[in-house]
Amino acid sequence: MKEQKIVVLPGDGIGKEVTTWGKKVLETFSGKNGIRFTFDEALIGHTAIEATGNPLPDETLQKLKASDAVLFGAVGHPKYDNDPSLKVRPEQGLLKMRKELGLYANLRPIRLFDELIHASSIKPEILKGADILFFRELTGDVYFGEPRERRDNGNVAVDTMIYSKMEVRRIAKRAFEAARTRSKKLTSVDKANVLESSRLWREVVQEMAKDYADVEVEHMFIDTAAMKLIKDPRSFDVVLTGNLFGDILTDEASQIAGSMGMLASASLGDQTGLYEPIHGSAYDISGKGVANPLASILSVALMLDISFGLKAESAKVIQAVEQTLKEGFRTRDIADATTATDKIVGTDAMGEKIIKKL
Ligand SMILES: NC(=O)c1ccc[n+]([C@@H]2O[C@H](COP(=O)([O-])OP(=O)(O)OC[C@H]3O[C@@H](n4cnc5c(N)ncnc54)[C@H](O)[C@@H]3O)[C@@H](O)[C@H]2O)c1
Ligand SMILES: CC(C)[C@H](C(=O)O)[C@@H](O)C(=O)O
Ligand SMILES: [Mg+2]
Repeated sequence: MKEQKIVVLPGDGIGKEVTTWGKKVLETFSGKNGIRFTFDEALIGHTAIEATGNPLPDETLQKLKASDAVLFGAVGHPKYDNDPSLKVRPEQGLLKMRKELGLYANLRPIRLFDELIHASSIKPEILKGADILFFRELTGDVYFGEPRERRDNGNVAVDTMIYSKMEVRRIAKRAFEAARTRSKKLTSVDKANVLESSRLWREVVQEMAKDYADVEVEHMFIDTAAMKLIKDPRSFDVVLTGNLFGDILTDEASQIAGSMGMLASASLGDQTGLYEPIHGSAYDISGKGVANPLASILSVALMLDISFGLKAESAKVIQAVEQTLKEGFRTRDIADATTATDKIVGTDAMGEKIIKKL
């Protein structure tokens, strides 16, 4: 039996509540198909700052580097959101983790379950059949560019938007390869009409397109993409974009799937894979038992498939989600106000419905 080490990082707020269910899903598959999962938990974010003063303690980093996969919840706390002057911040833990583990490719599938077509604020006839796979670059861009500093006695602030050809090439390669297995259409999103780093981005994608003659490549400006995503979501299939644009566009795209609570992601590089919902710590609902655990559960479906090659098990998780939604069970965020048949459940009841079907 092959042992696979999973590090679980619940983090802050609803991160803890939803990760419990992601982990339980993994446990149901442990010991089957020749793979046994072992679990280790570690600190990150506000919780880690409170315990150690560091948002990503060395002990956590060492465990992550030795892991086969990571199940992450979320970080963030209103204390820091409300006080921009604080120097040590939960999000630094997440960013450092992505950088240290070399997780440059963030895959964010936008899967609209038919049952949730009315949960979205977009008209059903615009939405039906929407299915998008985002490739968000995750370790470059203005998130990491230097210099980043205050100048002029703190009166001026600088961040640096920067990309190298190598960084664009490696994420673009993954997106092109994925496009080949899907509808052979790739939309690369940038702001090349203004930004030098975007012109480099476009240049690299154009060069690479010659090697992928079977893939139709479209270049789109970020502002247009933000508009078209809502106007005509079905016109997108694989979307390739940078760190900042990808962050914003995928929160927008979560509304195609009905809720932030539905969006899973995989962050990949050359070492371990990290799986997490795209949402944050959501302190507005934390501790109330109402958070949607499906993004964490669907992140585990990605883990089973991508990190462990357990395709049938991954499909089983997705089917369990689909079936539970068909039965009418909804957490608050995906409930349809116009339908009396929705059965509103909390985090744990939703999690249990899924586990029973595995
Ligand atoms: N990957 C991460 O760890 C991550 C991602 C985004 C934001 N954050 C952090 O989280 C904190 C809160 O940020 P925010 O409020 O802007 O974004 P958020 O994603 O935490 O919440 C946005 C909205 O979506 C709702 N929501 C999110 N996840 C949900 C779920 N599973 N079920 C039901 N509803 C859900 C929330 O209630 C809220 O109304 C901030 O400190 C931010 O920095 C962390
Ligand atoms: C919390 C924050 C640093 C993070 C990001 O901007 O990447 C989050 O919004 C995400 O989408 O994972
Ligand atoms: Mg985000």
